[in-house]
Amino acid sequence: MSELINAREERGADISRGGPYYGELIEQVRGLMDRARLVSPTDELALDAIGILKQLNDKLDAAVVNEWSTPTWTRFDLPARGNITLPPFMIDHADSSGVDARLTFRNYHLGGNNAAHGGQVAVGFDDLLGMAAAMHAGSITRTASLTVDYRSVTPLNTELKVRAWAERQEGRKVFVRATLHDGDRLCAEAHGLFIVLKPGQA
Ligand SMILES: CCCCCCCC/C=C\CCCCCCCC(=O)SCCNC(=O)CCNC(=O)[C@H](O)C(C)(C)COP(=O)(O)OP(=O)(O)OC[C@H]1O[C@@H](n2cnc3c(N)ncnc32)[C@H](O)[C@@H]1OP(=O)(O)O
Repeated sequence: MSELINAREERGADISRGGPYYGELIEQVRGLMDRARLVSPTDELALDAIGILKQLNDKLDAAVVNEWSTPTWTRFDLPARGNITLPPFMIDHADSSGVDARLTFRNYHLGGNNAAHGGQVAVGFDDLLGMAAAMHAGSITRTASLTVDYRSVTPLNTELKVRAWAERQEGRKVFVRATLHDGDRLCAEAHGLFIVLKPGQA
């Protein structure tokens, strides 16, 4: 974890970006997303919520910045760097040998029957494989190929373990693998190819 923060800080990353309340703000947004996934509102409640959310969105508009200035690139102290598009995870260990994380899918990530949506599982793998590839290569990478094998149902609201690591690197090609476990049970595994970007490559 500290190696990850050091690697980012060397590149100007700042874990105070967004301020001390940013993590709680994102947690409240996640709580909203969880409720929105399951809510069946009365007309009155829907109208009330729409009014409050419109007002809030107008307020937040004033603080919107470009993607490179957002805290979600730098806040390695927060679940999934505070990135609400990712299932929340905490990194326990990250270095060139791999990444260990604890990840929880929430109601927002529901596919059906109390299980995580397969696409959400892939989102989690993509980010953590990308991190493993970057830590291995010492450079930011981009997903060229990602394959997920769903081995058993992935539960919601349960802390799961992810392990992601680079198997080998050939030039700019980083071959990565990952597993997702609920206790001893393998929920899913993934393998992928991540490409180190060339200098200046968009
Ligand atoms: C100190 C360091 C820092 C450490 C700190 C780390 C902290 C990390 C923090 C936070 C982690 C965040 C992690 C986020 C992760 C998310 C990543 C995404 O979701 S990325 C979005 C989705 N992906 C795209 O949109 C790609 C779209 N595709 C492309 O842009 C290009 O196709 C690209 C870049 C992948 C490759 O294009 P080309 O032009 O650069 O290279 P070409 O020559 O085509 O390919 C290179 C080699 O790869 C093979 N290749 C390419 N694609 C392949 C494929 N699909 N299957 C098999 N081989 C493929 C080719 O055949 C070639 O191989 P041959 O060199 O000839 O051996």
